[in-house]
Amino acid sequence: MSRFKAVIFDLDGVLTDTAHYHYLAWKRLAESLQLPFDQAYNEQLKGIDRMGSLELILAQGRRSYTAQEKLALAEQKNQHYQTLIADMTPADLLPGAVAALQRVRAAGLGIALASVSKNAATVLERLGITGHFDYVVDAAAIARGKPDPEIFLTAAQALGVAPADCLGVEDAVAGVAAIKAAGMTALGIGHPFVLTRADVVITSLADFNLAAY
Ligand SMILES: O=P(O)(O)OC[C@H]1O[C@@H](O)[C@H](O)[C@@H](O)[C@@H]1O
Repeated sequence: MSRFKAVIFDLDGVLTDTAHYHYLAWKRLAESLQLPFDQAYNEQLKGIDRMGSLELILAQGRRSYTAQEKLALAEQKNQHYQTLIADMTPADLLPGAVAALQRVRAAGLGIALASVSKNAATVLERLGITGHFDYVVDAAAIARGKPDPEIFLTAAQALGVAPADCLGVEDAVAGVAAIKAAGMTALGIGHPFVLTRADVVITSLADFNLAAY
């Protein structure tokens, strides 16, 4: 039994560890520009779309970049990222990810994916989990990225479920903020001292217990 009618999952860092690959790709780009970048700074980028993340990295330096230069840098980062995910397979699913999707389905709830990544569809295919979702809402379907609630509200609308009846699952501060701004319950994956606005925080989906939220 669950008090929810739908669960909306983030992808990167929740279902698979692509959050680490995004970090490595940004780090490589930042180093090529001689800009400081580390894990702590990367926390701010989690859940933020590609151009928004680039702006935050470039803000650490003094020089300004034209719109064309920014597009080229974002493309460079994406090439680093695509190299890192080239050999991804279902073995790259995080522990508990498929079991969580199966439990939500078995409980009769709707399931959506809400990821601002333009690579989301490719990653889902490589992981072999596309068929688990009723709807996939990605960067192409929204105008404003997280922490704006648009992506979660779009997913709830597609599922035909009121936001208050949705559980959102996120590993990023910006993602949890988007879930809360959408009026949903937020399940954080990570550390309570980072995901301070989440209603419940668990270490990984291996601890997912739908009836408890
Ligand atoms: O560059 P992509 O694949 O469109 O991804 C955009 C963003 O997607 C989010 O899901 C990640 O948390 C961010 O780290 C990433 O920057």
